[in-house]
Amino acid sequence: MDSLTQNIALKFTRANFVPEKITNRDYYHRDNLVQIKSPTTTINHPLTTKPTRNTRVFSPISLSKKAAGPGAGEEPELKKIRIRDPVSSTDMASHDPIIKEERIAGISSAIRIIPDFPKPGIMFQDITTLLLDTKAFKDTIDLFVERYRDKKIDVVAGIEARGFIFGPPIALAIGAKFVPMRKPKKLPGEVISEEYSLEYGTDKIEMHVGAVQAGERALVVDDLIATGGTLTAAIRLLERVGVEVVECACLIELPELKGRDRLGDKPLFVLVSST
Ligand SMILES: O=P(O)(O)OC[C@H]1O[C@H](OP(=O)(O)OP(=O)(O)O)[C@H](O)[C@@H]1O
Ligand SMILES: Nc1ncnc2[nH]cnc12
Repeated sequence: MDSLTQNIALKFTRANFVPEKITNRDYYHRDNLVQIKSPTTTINHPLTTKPTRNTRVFSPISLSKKAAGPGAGEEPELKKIRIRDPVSSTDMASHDPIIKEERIAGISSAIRIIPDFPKPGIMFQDITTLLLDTKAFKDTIDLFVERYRDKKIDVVAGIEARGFIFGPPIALAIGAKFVPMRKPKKLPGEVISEEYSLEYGTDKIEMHVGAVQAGERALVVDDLIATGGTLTAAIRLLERVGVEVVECACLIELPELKGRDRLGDKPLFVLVSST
């Protein structure tokens, strides 16, 4: 590190680290730190930081070779690497349980409950108010993305209708394809379908043939789990064609309806439990 860089090196804490405000940045690994250089500052951050697409990295091995060799003391040559996700303040927040709790509290309070809709006795969980709250909506997507971005998910399967709101941004952020699971007679191509039981009668969901391949890893996304009938049908549909359903993710669970039990061993991740 040259003396100018050394002079402006900055010690920092998570609280005062605001990655978005650093421009023209270079990142590289030095021992157990990532060093972020801008024209005016250099920040050393623990390696938990995610580098960006423009990150240039050298390994501690090439560093120590350089230190012992003829070019010792000089800045090593930086090489470009391919990085999936940009650094954001969310990456910092994702490791902080208090910030996580605060985000979940904000999400929970942004969901409106409408009694007796669509029929008497139902406490309807209305997520449209959450969509009006840009922070709560973004926090919702971020929390799912934080959980799934390193889980090698190939497919996000979203259930009509409200799974179509949350599924696509998650899929885009984790680099997975999005597959809609629709109500009957909505999809134009050849479909496979799965029937499931409701409180009274039955319903069906459908998926396009060829949308998924055997061996792919899927995440099933919906806004809410009540009796678990819809998610169970979605899992069956995917498993019938050889897809591995890694987990189901919902914004809201109504635990009194015991939908989780109906999923058996299949993991279910929810942000908010509503009684
Ligand atoms: O766990 P379950 O008992 O199966 O219920 C959960 C499902 O019910 C709701 O959808 P709904 O069937 O009301 O359809 P919509 O999203 O098209 O309104 C909800 O969005 C889930 O998809
Ligand atoms: N209480 C509820 N609120 C919103 N969607 C639902 N789907 C099933 N039960 C629901």
